[in-house]
This record gives sequence, C-alpha cells and structure tokens, in this order.
Amino acid sequence: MAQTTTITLTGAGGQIGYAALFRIAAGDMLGPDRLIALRLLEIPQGMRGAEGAAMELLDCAFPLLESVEISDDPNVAFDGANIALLIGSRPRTAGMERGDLLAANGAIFGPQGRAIGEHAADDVRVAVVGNPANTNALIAQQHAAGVPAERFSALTRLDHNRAVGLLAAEAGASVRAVDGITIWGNHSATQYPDLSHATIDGRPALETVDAAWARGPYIERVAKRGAEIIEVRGGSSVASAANAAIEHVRDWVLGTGDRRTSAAVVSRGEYGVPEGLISSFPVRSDGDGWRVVEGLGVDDFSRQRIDASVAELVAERDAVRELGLIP
Ligand SMILES: NC(=O)C1=CN([C@@H]2O[C@H](COP(=O)(O)OP(=O)(O)OC[C@H]3O[C@@H](n4cnc5c(N)ncnc54)[C@H](O)[C@@H]3O)[C@@H](O)[C@H]2O)C=CC1
Ligand SMILES: O=C([O-])CC(=O)C(=O)O
Repeated sequence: MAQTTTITLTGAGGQIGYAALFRIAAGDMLGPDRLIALRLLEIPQGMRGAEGAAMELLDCAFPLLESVEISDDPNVAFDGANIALLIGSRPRTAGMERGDLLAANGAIFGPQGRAIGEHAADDVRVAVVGNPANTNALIAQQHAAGVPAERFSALTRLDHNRAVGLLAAEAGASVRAVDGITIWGNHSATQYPDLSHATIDGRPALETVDAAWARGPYIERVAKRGAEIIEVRGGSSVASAANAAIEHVRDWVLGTGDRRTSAAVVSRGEYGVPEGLISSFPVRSDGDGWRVVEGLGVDDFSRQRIDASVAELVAERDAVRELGLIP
C-alpha cells in the first residue's frame, strides 16, 4: 500500500492555488507512487473558490487523490500536514505602505506558523510562496515552536527558472544544457541572478554570452520579470509560479541529484549571510533536506550584489521585529 502524504495548501481559492492543485493531484509534485490527501485553507471570502476547485478535483477522478478537505481554520487545515504550501497572502494595494503590508502579512503568517508548530506532522516541510515570501517564511518559522528551522523555505525557484529560460534563449541553447545558475538573496527586485558558475553544455556560460549583458541587462530582466509579466498579461505570474512551487517541493522531497537549483533557506552563516535570515542560496537536496552548496568563489561584483539583497532582508526582518511580529 502506497503511503499517503498530507499536503496543506493555503490560498486554495486563488489563482496560483487553482493552477497548482490539479498538477499536485495528478502526481507532478511527489511522483506516481504517493497517495495525496489535500487540505485547503482559505479565508471566508475565498471559500467558494476553494469549494469550486475541490469539486473540479473530484471531477478529475485522480487515482492518487485520497481526499480533499476545506477549512478556514489553520488549526484544522494544518493538522497532520507533511507538506505545507503557503500561497495565500495579503497583496499590496494602492496607498499601502511597506509597514502596512508587513503587518498585514504578519497577521497571517504568525498564526499559520503557530498552527503548524502545534498541529502539523513531525516531518512537516513548509514552502512559502505568498509575498513578501522570504520575510513571511521568517515570520512563520519564528512562530512554529518545535519545528526545526531548516524545514522552512521560501520560493525563489520561479526566479531560478526565469534565469535558466532567459539564459538559454540568449545563448540559443536548450534549457536542458544549462546548469549552475544561482539566485541569491530576496525574492524581490534586489535578487541577484548569478551566472559566475553557470555552464551551458558543460562550458562556462560567460564564454558563450556577453559578460556585460550577464552583469547588466540580464540581471535586471530576471529580477523584474514579475513586473514584466504583469505589464504584458495584465496580471501577475500564475502558471509559472505554480510550476515553480511544484518543482521546489519535488526537488526538496525527491532530491535534485547532482544538479543545483536555488531556494531561500534559513542561513547558517553561509557566504556571510547573517544567521537566521531566510535568503536564497545555491542548493541541492538529497531528499532529506536542502543543502547549501558551499565553496563557490564570490568575486567583488557578486559580493556587492549579494550584500545589497541581503541588506534588504535585514531591513525587512528589523521592520517586522519592530512591529512585534517576531521576537
Ligand atoms: N514567490 C513567488 O515566486 C511568487 C509569489 N507570488 C505571490 O503569491 C501570492 C498568491 O498569488 P495569487 O494566487 O495570484 O493571488 P490570489 O489573490 O489570486 O490568491 C490568493 C488567495 O489567498 C487567499 N488568502 C488570503 N489570506 C489568506 C489566509 N490568511 N489564509 C488562507 N488563504 C488566504 C485569498 O482569499 C485568495 O483566494 C501573492 O502573494 C503573490 O504575490 C506570485 C508569483 C510568484
Ligand atoms: O511580482 C509579483 O507581483 C509576483 C511575483 O512575486 C513574481 O512574479 O515573481
């Protein structure tokens, strides 16, 4: 009998939730051998959307899907969760100051973190998608008493995938040929997509593409791709974000093999990033957890870019600390 994995997904009535749920239930995230129990968390206004998605999931008759439960209570939704995908968050609206946004999200991710600490399974792993993802993950992690910090991560896989796709397009290469890209820092416009150690078909990427492009327009394009999509589509990235969340969890649970990817994980001081911050690093997973790839050379240019994004994370952490959202 295959084992059942309980997956709690928040924001299930929203766009990314809708794009992710059907692929998760089809086995794209955990493979063809694991049965899935879905727990959908929404706020009261989002319940109808989540109910509709649950009805359509039933209508798909996915063989791997054991059950779907919907709740607006985090204590119920995270009960027994092995994997928690925190997608629902409070988006920034017109006239909202940064402090207002952080406070509104603190009111979501604090209680959710606490509920995870109290009710989730012993092996729970948490991936935060909702923005500002790194700091929301930090808030949740700080409230999840008893859950090891390394079980929390935030998504920079969409940035990573964007960086791979845009490099491959520039080089006229297949995305399969690209390896060794790193996204450093925050999932924001300060992030640093780093090609210093990237390869295309095993050759240094910087021998194929122009170094001035790699350290100028490319960084801007990757870091501002979310805004570019909003401008062109008239709405923020949805399918690519859902895909990235699925790939992030799949690699975390099933392992990356030798390939590297990027994820925001709790720093243990690697590459000079202050301990405890949830910052994006080059990572691999052996299936048990993310491992930061250490020992990569960091030149002056990279150092400055990493430090600038990490400084933004420090400022966000200090702001939520001042608001009393974390100790
Ligand atoms: N990290 C990343 O790479 C990316 C992150 N995002 C972020 O993902 C988040 C979701 O995006 P969309 O699905 O497009 O937004 P959406 O607005 O379509 O859906 C969000 C859903 O979350 C629900 N929600 C709000 N507060 C909640 C709570 N406390 N508990 C449970 N559910 C709650 C809302 O009712 C809504 O149904 C946003 O914060 C967005 O900025 C989007 C793209 C990429
Ligand atoms: O930019 C946004 O609003 C959504 C997002 O996080 C992204 O697309 O990377």
